[in-house]
Amino acid sequence: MLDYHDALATLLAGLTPPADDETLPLSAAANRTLARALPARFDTPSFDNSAMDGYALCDPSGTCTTFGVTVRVAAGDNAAGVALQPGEAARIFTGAPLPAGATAVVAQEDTRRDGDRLQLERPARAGAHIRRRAEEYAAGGALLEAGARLTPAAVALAASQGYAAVPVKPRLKVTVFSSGNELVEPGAVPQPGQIFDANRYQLVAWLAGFDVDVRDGGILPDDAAHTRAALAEASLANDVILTSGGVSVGEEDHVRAALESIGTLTAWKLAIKPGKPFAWGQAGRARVFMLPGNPVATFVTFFLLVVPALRALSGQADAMPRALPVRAAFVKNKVEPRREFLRARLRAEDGALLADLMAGQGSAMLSACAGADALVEIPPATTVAEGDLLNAYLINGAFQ
Ligand SMILES: Nc1nc2c(c(=O)[nH]1)N[C@H]1C(S)=C(S)[C@@H](COP(=O)(O)OP(=O)(O)OC[C@H]3O[C@@H](n4cnc5c(N)ncnc54)[C@H](O)[C@@H]3O)O[C@H]1N2
Ligand code: MOO
Repeated sequence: MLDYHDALATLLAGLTPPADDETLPLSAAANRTLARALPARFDTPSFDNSAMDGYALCDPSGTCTTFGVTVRVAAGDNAAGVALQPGEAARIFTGAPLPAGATAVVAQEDTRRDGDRLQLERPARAGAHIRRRAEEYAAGGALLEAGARLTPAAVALAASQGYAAVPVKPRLKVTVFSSGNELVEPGAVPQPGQIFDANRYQLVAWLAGFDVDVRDGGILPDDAAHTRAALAEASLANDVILTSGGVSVGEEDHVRAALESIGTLTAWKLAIKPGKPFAWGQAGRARVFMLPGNPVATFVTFFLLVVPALRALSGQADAMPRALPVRAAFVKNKVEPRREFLRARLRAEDGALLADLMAGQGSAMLSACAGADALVEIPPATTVAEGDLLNAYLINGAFQ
């Protein structure tokens, strides 16, 4: 069985995003991935300007406390012809261009004004409250790298440099199936032995957090021919196919065999708990990820393997999950040969994050998963003592 970290590295190394990049208006590009680097077009700030509502002063000696107010400059004004002589001040506002000769800005609440006379308590520090041209970055440098996700801050950064349209990677098409005769839709009345399909709803909900086109493929019955036909059809028009269930070793587990008959099974079985039967491969143009049916195994493998894969297929440069160091607030004496990802709640105490295990760690026990802040990673064959340092992966939007 593959170790999780090796499996993830192998999986990501085999993924390349679809090639049909497009150019979108910036207003429609949120959450997409930049296909090419955007250079900085302008110095930023592009001109010296005031960081405060107040007064720009000309005080080359740094000793003056009384000024004559000679001019007014507001944000949006052109200050090209405006200059201050020693002892002169300009009424100025945040973001307004600095007049030539200005040596400092004082906030209006630190001044007294009497007609055109301006009085300060003490001389202003040279350069105070002035935002200098190019103090943040200069034209020509890298603004955003290829592979950057267009987060709200990245969109603002592109807009601040005048980009009205941006080159982005294509939006992935993803179809989601469940597999199993026991499954019925929420809203239906389950017959004896039947359960509600939780995983397809879980996966569609996961995908709502990505900028992808999602198609609901429904529930596949435990039937080899039907499963094969459904996967073959989906492989024609999708970049990604997700299935859950039917990937283990039982006679009614048809999904893996179906993939082998229409495409390639690349890997099957990881040394992780939960999630052991996870498998992936390819059919036509579609990457196929087969998640185990136990709903918490679906959750864990989606988070640890499919999320990075979707990021990589979207062209994102930083596909790997990022862990935080936490201290165990629990003891675990039973060793497990597989790498475990336990559901935990985190609390901050004395400058550290402490992890408490949720009650109900079974891979069918969704309630603990829904209430958790993190997956805590226990390396194979390892016991845990209170205070041990462990990796935690934040889930469910915890600490946001
Ligand atoms: N003999 C063995 N049996 C099992 C093994 C094994 O190694 N040897 N592995 C176990 C592990 S670990 C897991 S995880 C499960 C995964 O099996 P499958 O992916 O084939 O999933 P199913 O057998 O179809 O279902 C497992 C479990 O999950 C329920 N399920 C399935 N789909 C859904 C859904 N969409 N919504 C809610 N619940 C679902 C299903 O009813 C079963 O209870 O296999 C173990 N067995
Ligand atoms: O690995 Mo299975 O996912 O324990 O339940």
